[in-house]
Amino acid sequence: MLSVFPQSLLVIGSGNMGGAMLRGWFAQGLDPATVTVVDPAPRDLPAGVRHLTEIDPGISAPDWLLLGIKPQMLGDVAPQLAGIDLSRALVVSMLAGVECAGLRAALPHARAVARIMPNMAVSIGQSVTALYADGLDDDDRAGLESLFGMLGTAEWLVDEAQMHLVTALSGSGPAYLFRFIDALGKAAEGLGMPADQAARFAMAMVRGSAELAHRSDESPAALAERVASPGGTTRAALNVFDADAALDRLVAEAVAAAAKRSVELGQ
Ligand SMILES: NC(=O)C1=CN([C@@H]2O[C@H](COP(=O)(O)OP(=O)(O)OC[C@H]3O[C@@H](n4cnc5c(N)ncnc54)[C@H](OP(=O)(O)O)[C@@H]3O)[C@@H](O)[C@H]2O)C=CC1
Ligand SMILES: O=C(O)[C@@H]1CCC=N1
Repeated sequence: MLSVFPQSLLVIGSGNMGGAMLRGWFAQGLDPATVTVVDPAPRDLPAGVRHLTEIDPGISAPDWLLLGIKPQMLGDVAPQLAGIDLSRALVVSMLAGVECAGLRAALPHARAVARIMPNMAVSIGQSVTALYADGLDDDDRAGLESLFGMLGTAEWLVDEAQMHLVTALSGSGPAYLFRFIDALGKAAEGLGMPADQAARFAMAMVRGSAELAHRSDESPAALAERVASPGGTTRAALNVFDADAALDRLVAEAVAAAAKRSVELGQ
């Protein structure tokens, strides 16, 4: 069977996100012998992966270069990559905020560049990953779709500026939901429920509700109305969310702050 994986993959930065992505691909059959990881202290690399703690000029020309460092590190790392043959390489960057033009300027010897914005659910194959590139050939586009389709769903953006918004929505989004689950548990605990039981109920409720919303033909807003019996408990709570559009305003402010930070990280 023809492999959809690149024949040689160089990963620079295998932390929370790069590491989760690699684990997902290894589980789907990526051959460790085709992978070189540069990271001071990566976790859970399978046997057979070539591991380097820093960029070595002896690294051979990769087909894919996956950038998994923090955006703030690009200025340090790019000059170290100047001696690596990237004439065959598609550079795939997960760096928040850094545009294709910035990647091309930092790595002018790379064959092509593309951007992705995944989220932490890559580790269970349920990320939604945004893809963006300009002027990429069909083979590269198909390769990106295949590899990120394996980790959940993958969808192209047509306007690079939308990457900031996707980052603020689905890239950072898992953290918003984790905090909401935490706040729910704490609220019930504050009202007298045992902490561990409150946390368990909050988690189970969110899991079931997310799956229900996913499977439903109705919008999340419509489903909320179905939970709220007239004059009942849910309405009492939703009235708190809705007073002065408090929840909508808070979430809009948070998402705008994340998008603004994404713009800043690219500068
Ligand atoms: N976390 C997330 O949910 C998401 C992250 N991203 C993007 O992924 C990227 C990484 O984020 P995240 O995984 O959270 O961050 P991490 O800090 O967990 O990962 C970055 C990794 O790069 C390593 N590193 C630092 N310097 C170098 C270097 N010179 N050469 C090689 N490796 C190096 C770090 O090692 P050390 O810790 O020892 O410094 C670390 O293991 C960012 O650009 C972010 O925008 C995108 C979407 C979601
Ligand atoms: O917080 C960050 O900057 C990265 C990008 C999206 C999620 N984590």
